[in-house]
Amino acid sequence: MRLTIEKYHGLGNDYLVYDPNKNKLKLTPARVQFLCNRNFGVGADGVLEGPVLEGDRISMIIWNSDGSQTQNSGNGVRIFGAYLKDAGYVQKKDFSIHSQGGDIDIHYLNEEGTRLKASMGKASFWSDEVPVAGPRREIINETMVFGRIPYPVTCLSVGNPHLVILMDEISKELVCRIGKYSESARQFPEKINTQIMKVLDRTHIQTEVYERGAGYTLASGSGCCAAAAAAYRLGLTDPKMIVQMPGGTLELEIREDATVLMTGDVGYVGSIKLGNHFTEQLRALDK
Ligand SMILES: N[C@@H](CCC[C@H](N)C(=O)O)C(=O)O
Repeated sequence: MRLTIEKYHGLGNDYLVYDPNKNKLKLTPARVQFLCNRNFGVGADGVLEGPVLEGDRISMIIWNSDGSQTQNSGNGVRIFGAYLKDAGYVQKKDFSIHSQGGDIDIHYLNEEGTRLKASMGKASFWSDEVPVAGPRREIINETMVFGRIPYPVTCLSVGNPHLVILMDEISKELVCRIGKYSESARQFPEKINTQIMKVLDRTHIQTEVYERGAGYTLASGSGCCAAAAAAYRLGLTDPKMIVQMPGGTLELEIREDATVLMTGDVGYVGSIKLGNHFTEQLRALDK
């Protein structure tokens, strides 16, 4: 039976939805890498495997394009919410999706299910929760050196690990130059997503991201959550703000209990039936 994959994007951060209820081939890191390969595969920043249905619980597994798994994905949860509606798994306007980072509450903001609000959990700046090596402390503007250059770094978890660096000017080149050092720096035992952030005013910030396990992407939902939480904690913004990335914008709200609310759109690209030869190549990658 041919494998069928649905392709979506969140602000240009593109994902393949692989539904195990329709595709019997089990995903492995090597198969995810091959599917995400933009030259020999379908091409994507990651894969969302699910829904895994256990009673009333709807779970998904979030894969990065390098074949690693992660606890959370902001664009991923909105995309998965759109898929669940498109595929007829969900009819309600409010429900939860479970991933390795915990439960994410989702609310559809339109009939089509293409604009969604997600409660991304609580931001934590505590080193043992990000994690960051060294004594337990909150990591706010701590000097860290990447590529022999010192930066004022704020680290936090929004289910997955992020670092945020405030800068006067940001660019793709700059975030890639930092990210290639920071992603796997020794102080991050689970690696880390890297954001550089420019504060435009108290209700607008701009970011560029170099993702753990995916490299440069046009947008990161969890990265936006991290940047917004950091900007608010640093006293640079109001609790509600717009985050601008090369791929588009998200609306963010930081609640007093540090819960992060994210609102944004999702785009549906289309359904892809994998060819027999490609499927055989995938099947041969069984590790
Ligand atoms: N693009 C995603 C982030 C995906 C996970 C991240 N690369 C990680 O490994 O934590 C998003 O929209 O949040």
